[in-house]
Amino acid sequence: MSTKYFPKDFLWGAATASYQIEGSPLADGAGSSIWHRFSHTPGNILNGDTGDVAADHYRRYKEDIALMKEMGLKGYRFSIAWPRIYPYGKGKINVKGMDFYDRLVDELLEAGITPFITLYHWDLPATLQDLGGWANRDIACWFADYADYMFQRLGDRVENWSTLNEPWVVAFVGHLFGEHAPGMKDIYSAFLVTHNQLRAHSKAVRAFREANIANGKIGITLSNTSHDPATDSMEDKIAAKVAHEWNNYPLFLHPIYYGDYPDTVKEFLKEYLPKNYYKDMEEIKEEIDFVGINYYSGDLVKFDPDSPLGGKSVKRGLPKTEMGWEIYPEGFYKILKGLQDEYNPKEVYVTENGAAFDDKVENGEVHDHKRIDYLKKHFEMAHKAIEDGVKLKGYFVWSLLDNFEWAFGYSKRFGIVYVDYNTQKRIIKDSGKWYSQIIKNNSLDF
Ligand SMILES: CO[C@H](O)c1c[n+]2c([nH]1)[C@H](O)[C@@H](O)[C@H](O)[C@H]2CO
Repeated sequence: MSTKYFPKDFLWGAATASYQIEGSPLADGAGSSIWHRFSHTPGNILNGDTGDVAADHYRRYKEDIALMKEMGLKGYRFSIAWPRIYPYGKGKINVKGMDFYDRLVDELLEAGITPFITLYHWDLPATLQDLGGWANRDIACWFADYADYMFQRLGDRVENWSTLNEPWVVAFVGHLFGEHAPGMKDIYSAFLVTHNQLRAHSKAVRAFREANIANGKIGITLSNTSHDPATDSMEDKIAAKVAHEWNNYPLFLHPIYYGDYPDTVKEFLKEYLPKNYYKDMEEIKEEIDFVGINYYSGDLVKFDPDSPLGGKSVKRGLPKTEMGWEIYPEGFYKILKGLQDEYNPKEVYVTENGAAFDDKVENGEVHDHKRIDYLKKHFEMAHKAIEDGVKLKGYFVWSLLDNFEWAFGYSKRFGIVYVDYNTQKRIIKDSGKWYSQIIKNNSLDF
């Protein structure tokens, strides 16, 4: 057993998202979002759950920040609900909605916790969806205007900003698979949404530079699944590369760093890319300060001539979480190392990593040993990545609180803090207590 230390000032934190924890979606003048609309449409969410109450964070944020302080968190990643600021997506500002985030940031700073803001974590103002949403080219201006307003209002106290959370999920789960808001099933829309999110991201980055925030850093948060070839065959290797470049960070970082989509995307999926997309690539190519990596699991990819991508996902037969995702810590290392090797970002943050397990309260405690084991194995891989040159500066566990898990409603628990949805009582799980020690020691024994 040896003790491995993380870098000094490593930012250990926890992550959440507005629609998943806040509740009170229409309070104090807030506008409706596509997720309020989607969750209130029968059949979309397991058990008919909605974000109407969630973890009631909109009202209990001081209690939750006290819990963060008790656990010794150094940072807190949270998202702004765009419809609380601009009820109609643009134009009129909702002062009371802005006041909530003002108070939230002040409370975090008072508690000595570094705020890490995500501008968009999927709750698009519903009125913008009525104008086409992310499929409307004008959204680049709407988003940049919203972002600029937030920079002006919170930039004096918040240094760390991420524009978009998981634009791949927004584009493909929301516009091709139809399982997330707005529930569309059109591959051309999915690629148009991919492209417009990139345009919106880079326009917001330019607004950020104009805002001249002292010590400010801006980046983007990307979803990733480690895709390995099922065999050493050339067919499987190609299929895994295509899956990686479409499903993971390259789809967005290739345009941002190199001003073009990845070669395999252009080779296999060019027909779906927006007409004349290349005219926008110079505008999309815009330097960022960090890349946010979300990682949960990995799979094997096998050549499949019937699949549009030429491959299909295959399981390894590893233990799974409650989401059915195989536990593959080695994939965490591969994603982090591959990112650094392929794009050499100035800084990297793990903006989400965690697991859902069947957590139960026993005598007022939650003994979530499987989550501790999951986190420990992923921390070991993160430490190895740092040793091998990855410029990893921080880690945010998903999630601080049990919360609304999108189409699964409240059936899946990811928190290091248990939420009793009947009483809104919070219980720090064993994983939360264990994590506190990791943060306090800034080290891991393995
Ligand atoms: C493959 O998992 C995705 O990267 C992913 C997993 N997760 C996410 N993205 C989202 O960013 C969160 O809002 C989810 O609550 C969280 C847990 O499902």
